[in-house]
Amino acid sequence: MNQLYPIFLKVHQLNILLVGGGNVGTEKLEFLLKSSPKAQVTAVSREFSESFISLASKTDTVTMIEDVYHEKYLGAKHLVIAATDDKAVNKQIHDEAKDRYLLVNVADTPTLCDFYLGGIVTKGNLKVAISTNGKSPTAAKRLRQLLEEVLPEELDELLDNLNAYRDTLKGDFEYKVKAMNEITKGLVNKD
Ligand SMILES: C[C@@]1(CC(=O)O)c2cc3[nH]c(cc4nc(cc5[nH]c(cc(n2)[C@H]1CCC(=O)O)[C@@](C)(CC(=O)O)[C@@H]5CCC(=O)O)C(CC(=O)O)=C4CCC(=O)O)c(CCC(=O)O)c3CC(=O)O
Ligand SMILES: NC(=O)C1=CN([C@@H]2O[C@H](COP(=O)(O)OP(=O)(O)OC[C@H]3O[C@@H](n4cnc5c(N)ncnc54)[C@H](O)[C@@H]3O)[C@@H](O)[C@H]2O)C=CC1
Repeated sequence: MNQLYPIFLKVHQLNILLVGGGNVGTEKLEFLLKSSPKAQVTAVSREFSESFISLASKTDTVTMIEDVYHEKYLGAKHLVIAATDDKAVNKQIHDEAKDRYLLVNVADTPTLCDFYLGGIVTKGNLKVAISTNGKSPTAAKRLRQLLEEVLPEELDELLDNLNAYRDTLKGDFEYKVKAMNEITKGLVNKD
């Protein structure tokens, strides 16, 4: 059983440290920005690949620092992602982040992760996150692609309409719960 608890982070108001600007660093940044274009990211790497630089340069919320990792970069950060190709450095980042009670992801070592990055589907206001408990990231990718295709674009319109209806409801909490459940019945009714 997958015991991970998903939360939806407002990464535009959290500071993320990403260490390592190679293939994996680029992939992590790409999915982060795809879902959260204004994610606040400080990227530290001995060197950055061309694709990392071109991706990071597209937004002003990503800062690149060409340097080897140092503990000082953990200052004023909420989340840390270690994506260097040096296992010892990744472990050091993990240990120093844990000393500060920061949440840390070590891309190449699931056992050193406090959280995993998941497959993510966004349709306007709707967001679905997928995890395979680290068993098969590729399966998470395929499921993401499948859901991106089958979830209709109209879902966002539906959410807007439901929100407008919700705002018209006058009455106590119990009344609102009843009304919202009634009007959304058709979403799960198979007949
Ligand atoms: C545990 C986790 C930790 C974390 O990184 O957060 C992790 C770990 C590892 N990934 C590895 C490999 C690959 N990862 C991908 C792709 C993705 N990986 C993602 C998440 C996660 N990857 C977390 C678990 C999520 C879950 O619970 O399911 C996704 C969903 C999200 C994202 O990256 O943002 C994103 C798809 C996004 C999308 O398309 O929607 C591909 C496929 C591809 O790139 O096409 C491959 C190559 C094929 C293969 O190996 O499967 C390796 C082996 C490295 C090696 O061999 O050295 C490890 C390490 C290990 O497992 O030991
Ligand atoms: N979680 C995932 O989705 C995946 C994880 N991996 C693993 O991730 C690791 C990284 O792989 P790649 O990105 O392909 O390697 P890469 O060689 O493309 O990138 C590594 C980056 O780390 C930087 N770096 C190395 N030492 C550093 C230090 N001390 N301080 C700061 N930056 C430093 C390098 O300059 C380089 O930019 C590998 O261990 C690989 O097995 C690989 C594929 C997928």
